[in-house]
This record gives sequence, C-alpha cells and structure tokens, in this order.
Amino acid sequence: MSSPILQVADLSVRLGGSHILQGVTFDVAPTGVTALLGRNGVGKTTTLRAIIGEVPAAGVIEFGGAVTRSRPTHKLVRDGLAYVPEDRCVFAGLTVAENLRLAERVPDPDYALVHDLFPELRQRAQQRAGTLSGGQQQMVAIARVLLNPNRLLLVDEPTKGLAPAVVTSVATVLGRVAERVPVLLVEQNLAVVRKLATDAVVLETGRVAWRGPATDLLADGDATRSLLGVGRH
Ligand SMILES: Nc1ncnc2c1ncn2[C@@H]1O[C@H](COP(=O)(O)OP(=O)(O)OP(=O)(O)O)[C@@H](O)[C@H]1O
Repeated sequence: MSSPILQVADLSVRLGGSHILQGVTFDVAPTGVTALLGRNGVGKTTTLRAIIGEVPAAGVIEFGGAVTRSRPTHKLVRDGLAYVPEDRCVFAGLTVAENLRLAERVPDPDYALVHDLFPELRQRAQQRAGTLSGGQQQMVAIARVLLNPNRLLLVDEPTKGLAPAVVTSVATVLGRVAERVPVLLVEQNLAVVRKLATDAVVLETGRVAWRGPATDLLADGDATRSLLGVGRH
C-alpha cells in the first residue's frame, strides 16, 4: 500500500482556554476522498486549520513525508497543500476572472482544468463574485485552488447551505477533482460522503472516535446515530 499523503499524530489544540483537540491521530490516503466527520463543534474545522498552520498545535503532522512543524502556511501552500475554507472567502467586489487571477501562484495556471470542470465560470468571468449564488461561489473557491499544482486539498463543508441540485453538482465536481488529487473533506451531508469518500475519520469532542472504510461506517446504523447524530441514509 502506498504511503499516506498526510499523517496526523497526537494533534492537540488549545483555543480560548479550551482544549479543543485532544490527541487526534489519523492518516489521509494518497488517492481519493477521506471524510472528516462528526457532530457540530467537535473540532473538524480546527483540525483543518491546524494542518494548514492557522492555529498553534502540538503533535506531529507529516505532509508528503515531511514534518510541517514551524513551516508557515504560505510555504505549505506552495508545497501543494490547498485549503478551501467553509466561508469560501471570495472577493465579492471583484469579478470571477479577477478572483481567479488573484489566486494564480504559478506561471502556467491550469485554466484548461478549471474551465473543463466549471464551464459556467467562463461564461460568468465578468460577473462580480458577490452576485453569484452560494453554489457558484463554492465553484469559484474550488477553482481558485485548482489553478495551481496541489498534492492535497483540505475542503471544509463545501455543500453547506446549498440547494439539493447544487449539492449534487458540487459533489460531482469534487469527485472529478479527487481523481487527480487526494481530498480531506469535512462534510455533514452523508449522501455526499457515500458518493465520494473511501475512508472516514469521525471526531467526538476533540478525539478520533472511529476510523475506517466509509462504507463500513455508513452501513453501521448504530455508529452513524451515535457519532453523527443521524439515522440510516
Ligand atoms: N478561536 C477560537 N477560540 C475559542 N474557541 C474556539 C475557536 N475556534 C473554535 N473554537 C471552539 O472549538 C470547538 C470546535 O470548533 P470547530 O469549528 O473546529 O468544530 P467543527 O467540528 O468544525 O464544527 P461545525 O460542524 O459546527 O463547523 C467549538 O466548541 C468552537 O466553539
């Protein structure tokens, strides 16, 4: 079996006097989608932010076999670690084309890939991003990171707040993205997890409560009820 692209060992984060992550350990496979799951507030976003170096953390994180400690976020990004945060962070007053141009980090950004995955963004190139729908803004957020070469994408709740038809199209695009680059995906929608994820990691109050194949988790009604607070889908 090939080595994980990301290894997280004994990750601990304290924020605002609270011990948010308490020894989180898991691996991300070098291909496909690993879903990071759990009820609201268990520490999923904090885990992604610790991996990208946005919050101080103890423990060991290895990305592509190299320990990330003390490496600033911009260096991790340059090494191919991409983060699509939950709030999407598009520049509302700028056009779609300007939002994309600002994300370019290499001399030959992959507009062919972006236009293949998101033909609509080409048609809307001159539209101000603030006037796009939530789903279209999500597409811009994902497209921005795909312009550059990546070795791992961290994607936080990309389908949150989207209409069902848009959830399906975002999930389809992410599936195509994951054919090229591995994804660590925080996602509450279990239908999306079922469609995309190979592996699953479930957090419960700052610790890993379950790890294994996503199909095993989703087939286990007791586990999905107790760990995710949902019935069988
Ligand atoms: N900067 C901060 N200062 C203090 N507490 C924080 C900070 N950031 C997050 N927290 C707390 O850490 C806990 C975990 O938050 P986090 O956003 O990681 O959870 P989550 O699993 O992503 O939740 P959700 O599914 O609701 O997005 C929450 O109780 C949150 O209030």
